[in-house]
Amino acid sequence: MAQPLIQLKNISVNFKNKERDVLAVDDVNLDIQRGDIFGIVGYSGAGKSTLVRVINLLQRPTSGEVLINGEDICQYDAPKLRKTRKKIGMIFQHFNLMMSRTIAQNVAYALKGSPLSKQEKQDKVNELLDLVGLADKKDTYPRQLSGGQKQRVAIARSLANDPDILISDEATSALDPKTTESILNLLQELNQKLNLTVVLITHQMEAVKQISNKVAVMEQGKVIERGSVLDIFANPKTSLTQSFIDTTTRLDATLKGLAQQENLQHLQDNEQLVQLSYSGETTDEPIIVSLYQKFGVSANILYGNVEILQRTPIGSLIVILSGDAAKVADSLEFLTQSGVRIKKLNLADFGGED
Ligand SMILES: Nc1ncnc2c1ncn2[C@@H]1O[C@H](COP(=O)(O)OP(=O)(O)OP(=O)(O)O)[C@@H](O)[C@H]1O
Repeated sequence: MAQPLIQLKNISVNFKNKERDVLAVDDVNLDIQRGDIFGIVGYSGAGKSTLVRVINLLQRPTSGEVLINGEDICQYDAPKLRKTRKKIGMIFQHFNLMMSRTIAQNVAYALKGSPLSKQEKQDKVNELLDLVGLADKKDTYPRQLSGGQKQRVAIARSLANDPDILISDEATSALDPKTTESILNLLQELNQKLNLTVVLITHQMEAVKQISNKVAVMEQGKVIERGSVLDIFANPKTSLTQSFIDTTTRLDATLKGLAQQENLQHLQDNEQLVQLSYSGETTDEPIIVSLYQKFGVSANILYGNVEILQRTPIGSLIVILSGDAAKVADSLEFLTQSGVRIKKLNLADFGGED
């Protein structure tokens, strides 16, 4: 495999305050390849922001190495580090624009100290505003723009020095779903057009699903799961990852709805409620039919969803299996061997009685 563009090796960040000692990042190893859109998801406080601030040393790690193109930037002197930082753009949830300057001036500000001539700077600003679809807004002020447009200005500014890497720290968290989608589409377009490597920090798994090719899940300073988006969605190993994935389907809402249904609150002894998840070829197998044919176990489908992720179908079913207990057990074993993941469900966990 090619040399990763970004390598975090055994990174820990410890904040020592008077009152408490916080291990915000706990021995994280991460490789990000050039051209990746690498999602980092986790709940608030998981350590995502601290971890990505380590990538450009806005936050120096307490221990560990930060390699960009194979070089440990912790060893750089100040001028060399400044140069490296220019190649790492950053955008944030609250845009951080200067309200008293026009859109063009906000973008031009990032070119302060650049060797470009005045005319070249102007051309660059125009080109950047064109790239983010705001050419006609160059002389307006941030307060005249919508949230999505402000984020586009911030993106244009972050690209002023032709960065290799763009870190997006919850950049869509304050936006409505439609605007979020358009900003994510823009990031994806920039990734492809400029071969920009994007590190996407978010608590919204939906954003990862929309544009990332890789994902890492963080909890309490640690990366607890990582991989290609397809692998992680098809086969999550931890319940936290599963719950993030569930937020991107209607599964959670469906289970809550099912939990309210009287007839499902008291299943018969020979009935079992399960969630079946499968990906790729398995979806082509007539799973449900074979359960009946092979084991005499019938499956009543309460919910079904198939979606295509990176050209691979990923399916999810909620079914009630009914039949002789030993046969149901055999059928579950058969499903596992066919590559289907099984989760036994208890509606009480979703607000039902049993
Ligand atoms: N400068 C600091 N001093 C002390 N503690 C800090 C500092 N910065 C972050 N922390 C703590 O480190 C932990 C991780 O915070 P961090 O902001 O990295 O998490 P996060 O996953 O990005 O969450 P959020 O989305 O809320 O920012 C939290 O417990 C936070 O309170």
